[in-house]
Amino acid sequence: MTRQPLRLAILDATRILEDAGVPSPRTDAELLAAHVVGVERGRLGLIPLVDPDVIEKYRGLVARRAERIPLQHITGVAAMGAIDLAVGPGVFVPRPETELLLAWAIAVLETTPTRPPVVLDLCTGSGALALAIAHARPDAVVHAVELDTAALAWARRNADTRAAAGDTPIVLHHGDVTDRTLAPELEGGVDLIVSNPPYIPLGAQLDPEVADHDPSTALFGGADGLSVITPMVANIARWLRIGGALAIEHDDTNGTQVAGLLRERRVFGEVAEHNDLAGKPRFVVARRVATATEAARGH
Ligand SMILES: C[S@@+](CC[C@H](N)C(=O)[O-])C[C@H]1O[C@@H](n2cnc3c(N)ncnc32)[C@H](O)[C@@H]1O
Repeated sequence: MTRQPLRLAILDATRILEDAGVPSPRTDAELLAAHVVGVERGRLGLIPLVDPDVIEKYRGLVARRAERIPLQHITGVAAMGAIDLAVGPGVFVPRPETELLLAWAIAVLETTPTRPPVVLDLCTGSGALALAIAHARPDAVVHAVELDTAALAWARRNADTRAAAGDTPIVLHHGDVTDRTLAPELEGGVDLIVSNPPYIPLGAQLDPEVADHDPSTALFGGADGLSVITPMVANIARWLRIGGALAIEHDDTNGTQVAGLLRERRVFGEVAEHNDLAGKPRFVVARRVATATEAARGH
């Protein structure tokens, strides 16, 4: 049994993935190799030779990636902040685009005076934002809402894994974030709301990894990308404590519209638009402010 050079297998894989149109062939070839060998990507250089059965397994995974199956469905893992989430068919793969929203949310909690701070993640999918926040802030009470039962099952699985690892358990709700009767117990009591809802306008051109593998309920927000965001904003006003903060991720074509939806309601102030790691308009933040009537009542 002759051991074989891993470096050559990675070069072959890069070429195969490039020919298949995978956007980041070298990165994916290395990440799949790291997955098969069981090391961090940066440590691949320490493994010059591997057994033939490892090469065979690696080629199998590369062939699946060449079919444009998402890398994270093959490895079974996606990252958000400091945690890993289990992902696969039936749930949206968390994206790096959401990392700056997460960082903003964790920074907001640093200045939130309420103890314990109450956080709500709307459209939680795998539980990515809720669980990353619960990991960063063990003192927070974190709620998360998801409509789709398949996605909710992934969120439950990830929540159980994180709780077993010692994170504070989160509270999962099965429901529709546009439902005006959802979670009445949270009304006026939430310090921070985060949401990465479905927001792609119908008809947008998508890579096969997205179009064929992310659930369509996770992707599309009607013709304008705002069909979930618009009614969700009314609920956010209901749940947020006065002074509480919110962040909503959106399509890169919709920053002005989402900011406008918030600015047109008297209950929101400090509306600001933020870009993602790629410099594209990606999320809007705001605070729940007291209306004149609420201020007169001493809120
Ligand atoms: C873009 S994915 C984001 C998932 C997760 N927040 C993340 O960043 O990885 C949107 C999620 O919202 C869920 N969803 C869609 N419409 C919803 C609704 N009306 N109420 C609650 N969840 C909804 C989808 O099932 C999907 O899991």
